[in-house]
Amino acid sequence: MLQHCALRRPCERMPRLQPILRSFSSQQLRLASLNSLRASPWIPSGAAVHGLGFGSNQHRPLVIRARVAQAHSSSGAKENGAILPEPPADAGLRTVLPYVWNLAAGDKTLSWRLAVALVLLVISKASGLAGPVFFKRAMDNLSQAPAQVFSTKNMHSAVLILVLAALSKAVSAMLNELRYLVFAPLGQSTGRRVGVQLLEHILRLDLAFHLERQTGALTRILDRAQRSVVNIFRAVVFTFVPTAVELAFVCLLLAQQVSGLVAGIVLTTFGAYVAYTVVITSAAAASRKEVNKLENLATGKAVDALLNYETVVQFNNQKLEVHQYNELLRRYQKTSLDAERLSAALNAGQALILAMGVAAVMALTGMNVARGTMTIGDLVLANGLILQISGPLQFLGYLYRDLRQSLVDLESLFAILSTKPRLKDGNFDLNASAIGVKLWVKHIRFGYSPAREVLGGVSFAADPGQSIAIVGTSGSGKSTIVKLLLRLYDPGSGALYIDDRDLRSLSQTSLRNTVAVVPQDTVLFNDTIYHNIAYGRPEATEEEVYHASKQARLHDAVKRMPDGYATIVGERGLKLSGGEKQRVAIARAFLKSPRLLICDEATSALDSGTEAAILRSLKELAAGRTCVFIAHRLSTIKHCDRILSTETRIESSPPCDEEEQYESNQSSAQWSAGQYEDDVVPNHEGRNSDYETRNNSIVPRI
Ligand SMILES: Nc1ncnc2c1ncn2[C@@H]1O[C@H](COP(=O)(O)OP(=O)(O)OP(=O)(O)O)[C@@H](O)[C@H]1O
Repeated sequence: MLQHCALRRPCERMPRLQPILRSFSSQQLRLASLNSLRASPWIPSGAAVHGLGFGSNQHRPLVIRARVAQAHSSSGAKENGAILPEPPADAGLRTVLPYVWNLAAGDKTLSWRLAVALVLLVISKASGLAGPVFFKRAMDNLSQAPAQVFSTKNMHSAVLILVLAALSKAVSAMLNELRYLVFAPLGQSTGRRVGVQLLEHILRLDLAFHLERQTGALTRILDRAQRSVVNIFRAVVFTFVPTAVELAFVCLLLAQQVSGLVAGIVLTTFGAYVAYTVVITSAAAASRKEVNKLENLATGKAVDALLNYETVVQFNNQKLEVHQYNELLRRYQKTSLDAERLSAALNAGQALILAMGVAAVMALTGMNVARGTMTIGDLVLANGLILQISGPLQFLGYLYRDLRQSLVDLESLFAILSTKPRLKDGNFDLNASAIGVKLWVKHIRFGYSPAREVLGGVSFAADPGQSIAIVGTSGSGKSTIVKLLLRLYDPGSGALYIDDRDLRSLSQTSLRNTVAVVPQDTVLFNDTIYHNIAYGRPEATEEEVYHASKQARLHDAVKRMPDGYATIVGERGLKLSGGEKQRVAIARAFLKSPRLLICDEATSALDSGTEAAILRSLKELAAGRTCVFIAHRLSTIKHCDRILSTETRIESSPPCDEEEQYESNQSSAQWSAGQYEDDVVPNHEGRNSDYETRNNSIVPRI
């Protein structure tokens, strides 16, 4: 397939780059010959060069264009290892339970804790049920004929039974607490595990995912997910199953000791209670989803305003932010109230059903006592058992509602967990001990969306130890090249190679160990300066951290701070100056000692004095390593071996013709003649505020 491959010489239109071009010209302009181009690493291996042309006009810098038959490459990649239990497709109880169980199974204490907790549960329920049985005995003793009542033996036995009834209640309550103590670590560790694994998963997801998410909303999901998992575990293991077991015991006892009809009433009451709870709670689930959505939006808004505090204050937009937050809270409040109304209806209905059940049982046993077919003890037993079961029943209603909410909350968790990284990880590890890398970028085309191509066929190469400058107007795709080099995205076509390995075949860990970036805007952790520097290599010794700080010319500035290296840098490093932040980034890079160093306008925030100092640091850092410098300033790139421009894109370039070659030669000639004074890269239209092109020359704008 014949395609254009653009190799750009950017300097022709950059006035102050002229002296640099002179220094580069002997090496760089050699590329302008077809033969050297064929031999150039910029041309894909196996690709045939069919033609060559130069181009430059008002809108483009010099472009050396070759028609090549492009070579395609493929890469082997492996999936990121799954570290989470596979998230279920939906958040139903049947699918969620095995998931929660798998999460809990990671805790080695699961089996014994669960066994002990279940034994305690059975004993506590049994002793709880023993209370009403003891009361029945005591009542039956005490309700006998007066002469017998006052016999000392009877009295002693009745008192003993009453004491046992009270004790059984106390024992039941204590065992309950003990059971929670035994279980609590298990619930907490399951919640922690889901939190840790979710965060780990989120941090593995692509940049594209993070650009679409709001931090505030993510933190809410993270928080709810942990709570929900614990709730589900507790609800199922310690409420639903035990309550069902207890209910069965109660019904058996009632049928055996009181009457089958009473047991039937209790069962019917339970059935009505559960059915009503399920229906109302299902209706509440939809509003719960809406409540969650609005809560995420409101939290996201607040976090966004706080993160952008300075901008908010500078534009005096506090009221605007508060107003927007208030509007979201208002909607949240309204939807919450709808949910609360349903909740109140649920509570009231549950209480009514229980009361009707208790009244029916009491009325029936009361009539039977009056008729003499039942004893007072039977009535006390029936009452006691119903009270015994109504407590867990009420709790069960509450927990079921909580469970439904937890399931709704887990939907967001599962949606995130089922989001797979779009970039498949490779499995090849680069040699970590070499110093520089061989870099080879072959005709990459890329756009963040199909609607717009940002890079239209960029190629360049660097041998180990060489440096490349990438220049171009704002928005022309310089930082995008960095993102591709870090494999935050894959190119639409073409490929990037490090040490002759396609980036897609490399393990991301190895790639990111190989590369260090000194970014345009350094964002720091809200921790000490020491922590922020050591972040470049957390296992570094103190001496190494201080040494890196000295190499980055940061040490003296830190020493002058009252708290020195213990200085807290504030949210995103706001308490440090732009230059100090960039020096922290450079110190990190020194510490990391990368094979490939990328500086994305690393000195853009600095005055010329500080810039000179930092450039010296960068030069030392760059020694022996392969470097990519993105810069607007001449000072940053004048030491580079090659210069690449992203300024125009291939698809917008007309075919090479003689006129363009003439223009390019003119530009080169003017460049060599020392006419350009500024070091500002012209913008997309081929001009900057101070210069324009007239008669094939760049001249000061009038
Ligand atoms: N995540 C993204 N999604 C969509 N478009 C993006 C994204 N990131 C960057 N862009 C767009 O891609 C284009 C190139 O951006 P890039 O950051 O690479 O430019 P740049 O040359 O580094 O600019 P500058 O010199 O201003 O930093 C810009 O028009 C930008 O709006």
